[in-house]
Amino acid sequence: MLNLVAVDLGASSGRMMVGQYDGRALTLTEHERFSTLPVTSGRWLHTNIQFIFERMLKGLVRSATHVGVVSAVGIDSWAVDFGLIDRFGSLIDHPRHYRDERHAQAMKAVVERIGIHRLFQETGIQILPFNTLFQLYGIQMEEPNVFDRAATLLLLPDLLNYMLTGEMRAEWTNATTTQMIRVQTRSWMNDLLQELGLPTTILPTIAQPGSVLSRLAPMQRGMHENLCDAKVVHVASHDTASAVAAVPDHADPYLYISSGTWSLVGTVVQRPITTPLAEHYNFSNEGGIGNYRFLKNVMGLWLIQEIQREVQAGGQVADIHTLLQLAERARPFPFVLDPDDPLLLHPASMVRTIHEICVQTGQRPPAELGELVRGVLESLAFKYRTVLLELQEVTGCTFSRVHIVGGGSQNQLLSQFAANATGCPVITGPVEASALGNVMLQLVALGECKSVSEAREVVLRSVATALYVPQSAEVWQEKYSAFQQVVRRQAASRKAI
Ligand SMILES: C[C@H](O)[C@H](O)[C@@H](O)C(=O)CO
Repeated sequence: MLNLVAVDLGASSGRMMVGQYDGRALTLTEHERFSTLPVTSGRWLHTNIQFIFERMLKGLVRSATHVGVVSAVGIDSWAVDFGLIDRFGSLIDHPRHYRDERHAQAMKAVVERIGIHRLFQETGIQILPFNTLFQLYGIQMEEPNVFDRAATLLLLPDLLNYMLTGEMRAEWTNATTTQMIRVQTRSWMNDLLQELGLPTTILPTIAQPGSVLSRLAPMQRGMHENLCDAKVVHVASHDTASAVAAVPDHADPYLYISSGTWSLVGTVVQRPITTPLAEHYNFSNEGGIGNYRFLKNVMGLWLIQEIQREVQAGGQVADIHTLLQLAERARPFPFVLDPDDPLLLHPASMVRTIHEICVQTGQRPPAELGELVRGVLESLAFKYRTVLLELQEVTGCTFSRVHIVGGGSQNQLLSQFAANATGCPVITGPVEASALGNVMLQLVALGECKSVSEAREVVLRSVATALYVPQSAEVWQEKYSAFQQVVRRQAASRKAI
């Protein structure tokens, strides 16, 4: 039995899972879970990387104690965020968090200098305020002397790999999300960075997923005898890349939704698409494993998580099961909204902001909690339909099925709404897609599987899926027009600000 540890850091929680491979199939067991939510101290919203690292070490020891000899470890996480390392090898500051609202000012400044058209053509990446390029420019605008000390930039999984091994690399799938890789040459875009006055010497060598980085550093090896020979592997370190690798399907074209705090909605393509239509719809060509994930970021279950947090803080019972029951019983289509309204990225109060958006767009705000949750879930499903239609227009493909993977695939109400809104059968599962994709690439790196397709066969043998068939197509079609109108109204009022 081969024991492979997947460290999977989602935007709300981190999990450590051990994949046990018997030569045919995989079983996955959770050994550690902890919060990865941002914290505020001083000026910036940031990630508590030291806390994550300590929990990771604890999880490694616990895994080694329970399962025996660990053969490999792989780390995946959300994208774009990074730490800067000085020339002595120390982390300079807390890694800033992508939800900090100040990244938007830096994006505006870069867009004014370079232009959206050129940025998209050069990188093929969706223009989003928190992309690494804009975060770096924000540092340049506010505290440029940080760059006098910075020797290396490491995205979060690369940073944790460094803390585990002492080795510094930039893993490919995550590196593409920085908006600093030229889509045509697949290398760092040094000239554009120089044009913006940003340092290029801080960019590490790019490593491909499915390769071995190193053994654990002596200190980590010494934590448990079962960790002595563990190799740290470059998995597809962007969690979305890992999740998409584990979609249990072979034949293109299908639509996937990697559903969690975010919903990443897209399809797999062999070559990047940077046509005027792809630019117009603001799609992303994120680097995959021998392919590209042509997708769009949709706000995701963050909206529900925030409602839940707020309601619980007010002393009400709001476990996810109760919320979904209330939503199921609530009046259908109480309101609709564009889940990607920038006001929803990190509002002081999610409940109040949704109420305000309803008023702004001429709708009655939700009367009770069930309506609030139902309206959000229906709006997410409508957004999936919008992205599906845009994707079909850009790629010329017709999608006959939708795969929902990740934690959000457990949300049965959302899965049914997604089937109703898209008019496609929805196949859900695996829930732990990122961790499975992570383990898949460990199998490839260790030579246990010859290719990613062979590793996907292992996943197909190991996971269960569920099917949702579209219902009430006419009602959903009719309500979709109302959704589109509200989206236009929201966009117009944001422009007016
Ligand atoms: C900012 C998000 O982390 C990112 O865009 C998304 O791709 C992700 O990684 C969600 O886990």
